[in-house]
Amino acid sequence: MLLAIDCGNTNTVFSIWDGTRFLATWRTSTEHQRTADQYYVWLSTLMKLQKIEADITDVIVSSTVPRVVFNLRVLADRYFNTRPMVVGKPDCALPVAVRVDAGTQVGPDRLVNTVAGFDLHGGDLIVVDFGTATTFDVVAKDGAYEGGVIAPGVNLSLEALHQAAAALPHVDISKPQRVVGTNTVACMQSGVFWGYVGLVREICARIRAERGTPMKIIATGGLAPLFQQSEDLFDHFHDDLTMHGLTVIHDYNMRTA
Ligand SMILES: Nc1ncnc2c1ncn2[C@@H]1O[C@H](COP(=O)(O)OP(=O)(O)O)[C@@H](O)[C@H]1O
Ligand SMILES: CC(C)(COP(=O)(O)O)[C@@H](O)C(=O)NCCC(=O)O
Ligand SMILES: [K+]
Repeated sequence: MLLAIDCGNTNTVFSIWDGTRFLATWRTSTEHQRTADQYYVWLSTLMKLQKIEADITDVIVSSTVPRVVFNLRVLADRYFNTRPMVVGKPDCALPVAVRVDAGTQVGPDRLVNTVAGFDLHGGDLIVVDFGTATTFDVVAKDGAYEGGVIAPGVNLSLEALHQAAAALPHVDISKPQRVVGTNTVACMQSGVFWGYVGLVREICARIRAERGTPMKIIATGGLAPLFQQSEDLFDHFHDDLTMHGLTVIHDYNMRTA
């Protein structure tokens, strides 16, 4: 079975894939100090608790934080006796082309999202991922990654207000009832929520205009459903888009090896 690991700047997600479905998915905070032994204690405890009897033979990793990859490699080697595939490394092939400026290190999560979006919906897509940063990935007709947009994440924007202004509290995002806030928290939520609705609409409209072609908008990330609620921003939402992409890339490498 395959252990797929998606490490973002905030959270790291582990999923076990049996070839047809995910048996379980667990989430931990991303900390580069965490050792292979710590990962294994955490993972094996959860597997026992949920009575998951998985014989893990393969590991694939996508990490936006380069420093955590070392310990994840040790985890794969020491506890699963396998060399992990690491997205973005030369020995991990991608089923799609990457057409960006020479020397650009595209975030592996964006490449994985591109592969997943193309597998599920074909080409001409904009994939929006609401992570630490909000990324827009442009997927060409043939599935190639052709660049995109990076914007500050929703929680990062709220946190930046709190950090920089003495009188602004820590606030969680939610959809405000009204645009005009009558207290500080409501004002901040309004700025970020409606500002974000505008950001997503404007960026997608401009991408479509720049490329002169209709493009489907695919969304992923924990905060996407909040924006989808009443605003018609996306054509499709997939909770596990990145995980799906990791299974496709793993499969591709097994078949072409
Ligand atoms: N379902 C959710 N509801 C509210 N906040 C969420 C949810 N899922 C993730 N978040 C928050 O969204 C931000 C991005 O999280 P995540 O998508 O895990 O980022 P990354 O992939 O960059 O690690 C974090 O601040 C996280 O706490
Ligand atoms: C843009 C990102 C920080 C998003 O990371 P995330 O929010 O998933 O943690 C990551 O994809 C990254 O570090 N990219 C490198 C630069 C690039 O993609 O062009
Ligand atoms: K992500």
